Amino acid sequence: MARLIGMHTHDVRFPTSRTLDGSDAMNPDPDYSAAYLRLVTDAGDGLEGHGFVFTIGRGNDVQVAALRALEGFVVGREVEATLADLGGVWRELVHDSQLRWLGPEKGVMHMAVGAVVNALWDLRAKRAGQPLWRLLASLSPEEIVGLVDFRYLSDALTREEALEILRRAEPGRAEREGRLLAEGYPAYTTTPGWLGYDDEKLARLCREAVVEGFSQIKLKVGGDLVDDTRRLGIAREAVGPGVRIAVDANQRWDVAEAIRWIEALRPFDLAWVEEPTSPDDVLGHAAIARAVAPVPVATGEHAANRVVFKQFLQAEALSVVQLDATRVAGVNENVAILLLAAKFGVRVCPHAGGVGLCEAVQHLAMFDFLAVSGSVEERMIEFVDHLHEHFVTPVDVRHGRYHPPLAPGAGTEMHPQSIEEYTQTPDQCAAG
Ligand SMILES: C[C@H](O)[C@@H](O)[C@@H](O)[C@H](O)C(=O)O
Repeated sequence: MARLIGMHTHDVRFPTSRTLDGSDAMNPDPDYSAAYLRLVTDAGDGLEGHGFVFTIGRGNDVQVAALRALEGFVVGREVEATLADLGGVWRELVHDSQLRWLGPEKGVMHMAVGAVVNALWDLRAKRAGQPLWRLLASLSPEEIVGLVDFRYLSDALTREEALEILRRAEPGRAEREGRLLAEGYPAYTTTPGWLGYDDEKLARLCREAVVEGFSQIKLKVGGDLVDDTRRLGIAREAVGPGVRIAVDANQRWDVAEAIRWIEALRPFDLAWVEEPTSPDDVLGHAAIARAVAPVPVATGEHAANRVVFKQFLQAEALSVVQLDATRVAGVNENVAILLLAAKFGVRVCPHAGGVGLCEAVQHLAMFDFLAVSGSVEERMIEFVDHLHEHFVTPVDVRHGRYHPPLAPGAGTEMHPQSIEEYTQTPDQCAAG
């Protein structure tokens, strides 16, 4: 009977100078980092489960400490039984009567649980010899709802309604898988849009995005309105009228300011405005959404859990759900969020600007297409072109589309050399 015998954590940081990224209005020096974990078993098959939380710089210390606090939950467990009941394991971790005091269901502890849950899914998918998207899509509707905790959701989504959504998507799954394999899943790119880039680089990267086949780009805004207006003008001219341009304020504004700023940028035909204000402010987003309609409001990369998504949907405060692979409590909670979005008929365009987020989140979007919404209409996964080389299964983005990974696992595994080279020692961390 194989057991989980080790949970190893690593403080992995890529200095800004090593990325191709620039800054956004709230994160001028993004030292992209990962609080990373490896689950080791004594099964003798050499397979490990890998998971991580995307953080920035100093924040990684805190996140790594939270991961370490979960070691006792994992080590010693029987592998088969644990992986066969990931719904039960999720509930046990999320509702732990002592750790939930640090949330509940939000912040570093919740994200640490997410990393453990994702690592367990990575291990389960590797043992099944399947990429995660296909493993999830092969589960029956009953097995899928068994992964979801409907506590606090049932006023908006019941287990029966979720089953109905999943059953409705059953016919045509095989045909959709064929399409996914042949055509890939649509992507948009944030690569041109960072605030740190000069006008010449912005224009060049916009033109390159069009050549590479993207039909939507995203620009960071919110630093200075004069700059934003000039940069949007440059971008619009470079991409032409046929390519959509979304803007992302990374939580920069208060509600009234957001409305004024978006009004000023409206002539550029915005595909959406993202994170206009605090990610916790459901009613503020609803006010912004009403005022700037028909410009869609997008958010979710900092939404703490499924309950927050439920409220955003109930309040009609967003029209694009931007779930993130490592913000909430892992695959299970993201399945709940996909089901909520399907219930409310709102499109999902996952967030992926960070380390390894593209690699991880594509599995959820592809699963959604096969087994939940059954649609890629107006849906896109974010793409940012950096740090993919550190992952064992880097994303395959061509002609503006993600081509599905076929390697077993959840896409979360970093190369051992990258872990070793970029893991910080406590001395390096203290030196800053
Ligand atoms: C610091 C990060 O790159 C963020 O700017 C990024 O996640 C961003 O919000 C995005 O939407 O990609």
